Amino acid sequence: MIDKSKLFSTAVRPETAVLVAVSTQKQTSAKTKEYLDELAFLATTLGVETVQKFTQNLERADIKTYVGKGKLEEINIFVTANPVDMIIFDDDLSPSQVRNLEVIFKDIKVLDRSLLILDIFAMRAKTAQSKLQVELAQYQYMYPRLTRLWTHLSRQSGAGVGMRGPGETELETDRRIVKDRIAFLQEKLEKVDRQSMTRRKERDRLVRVAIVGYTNVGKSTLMQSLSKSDVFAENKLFATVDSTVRKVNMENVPFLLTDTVGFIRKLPTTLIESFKSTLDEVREADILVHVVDISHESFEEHIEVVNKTLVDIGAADKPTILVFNKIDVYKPAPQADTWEGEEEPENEEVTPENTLSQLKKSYLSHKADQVVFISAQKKENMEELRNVLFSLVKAKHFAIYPNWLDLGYSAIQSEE
Ligand SMILES: Nc1nc2c(ncn2[C@@H]2O[C@H](COP(=O)(O)OP(=O)(O)OP(=O)(O)O)[C@@H](O)[C@H]2O)c(=O)[nH]1
Ligand SMILES: [Mg+2]
Repeated sequence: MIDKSKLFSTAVRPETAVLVAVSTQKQTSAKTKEYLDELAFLATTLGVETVQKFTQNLERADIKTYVGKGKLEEINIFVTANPVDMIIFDDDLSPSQVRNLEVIFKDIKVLDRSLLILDIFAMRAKTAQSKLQVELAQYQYMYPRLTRLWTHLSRQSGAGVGMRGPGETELETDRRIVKDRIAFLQEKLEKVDRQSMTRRKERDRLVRVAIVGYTNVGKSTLMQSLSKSDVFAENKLFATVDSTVRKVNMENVPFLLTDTVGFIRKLPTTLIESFKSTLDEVREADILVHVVDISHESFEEHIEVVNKTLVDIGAADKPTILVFNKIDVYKPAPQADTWEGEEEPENEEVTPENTLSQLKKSYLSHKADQVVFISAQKKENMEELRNVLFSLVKAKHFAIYPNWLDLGYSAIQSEE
């Protein structure tokens, strides 16, 4: 039989979006610009092209319509004159904001950051567990917004961004059925969670190391290099949604290494809720490897977001190695020569050869007890990371197995 969907798919033009954000007293316009870049990147990950960005300075977002009247008018003129499929708002919209905006923008989809992230997760989820987790999060997100979203969705023909949600049949039903669905999914997920908990318990009591960090910082690339496995890495946000566990041997001491889902600003709370069990891998880890993309202009904020998320899921206060990755593409910020405690002469040029030594002398090396600068991709300074990681793993391992025979290198070499 001919697969009709294939016949159509090539002709479809990429969906287009305009992005909207507000700058407030809490959020400077520089930050807003950055958030919008990130939002555009999220859209790109879904194949959606950003054609225009709108921002407005407000004391705080408008309760009724997120931005003010004048800005709405401006956006409306633009989307009427240009082919625009959706308007994406950088913050979560309340049910009533969605309602009001949909009245104003009629045939254009109204989305927010959470819905976009949920969509990406839906696209990436591979295991039964993560699929259930995402579906549950989608329903929970949708539930309070249901009345409008409903008519909105039933008007849509076919799928598209923001539509990757639960199938149409469910959408034709009423709130109560959605509520039942949520209960059903919760129950099913509990069962799956129990199974995976048993599985985790059955694993040998090996030292567990979890790689955590903001999305797209290079966690999977590092995992690959540390475990020599083939883990999916891509320059897209949330390439990894399911966690991957590998058993690694370093000098005859085995441990488990987990690659996890990345964190991001404004991660939908329903997602964190639903992903609790996936995040158990992080919570139950003995050691964390916190990866940071040092080449990203907001890496300091990324560190804070990750630390805060770790606190939220109850995984703070573990021995942690702070790994600054991507030093191969690192360019010091203009104010870099005001680094505290810098011992270098002021105008020394930063070259690939001295980046590492400069970074080691910078304030960044005091950001945590254990700090290592690497390039996971170019395999720069991996030896130091291995050593630091191994000494932590070893200490933990011998605390669990005081009688473990340390056979040293010989055993490993004969294995290879
Ligand atoms: N230049 C450079 N690029 C890197 C380095 N490490 C990773 N990358 C690139 O950064 C992008 C993201 O890498 P991933 O390993 O998928 O990042 P991740 O943290 O697993 O991302 P998510 O799973 O999406 O959260 C990919 O394009 C990698 O090739 C590095 O050391 N240097
Ligand atoms: Mg990944």
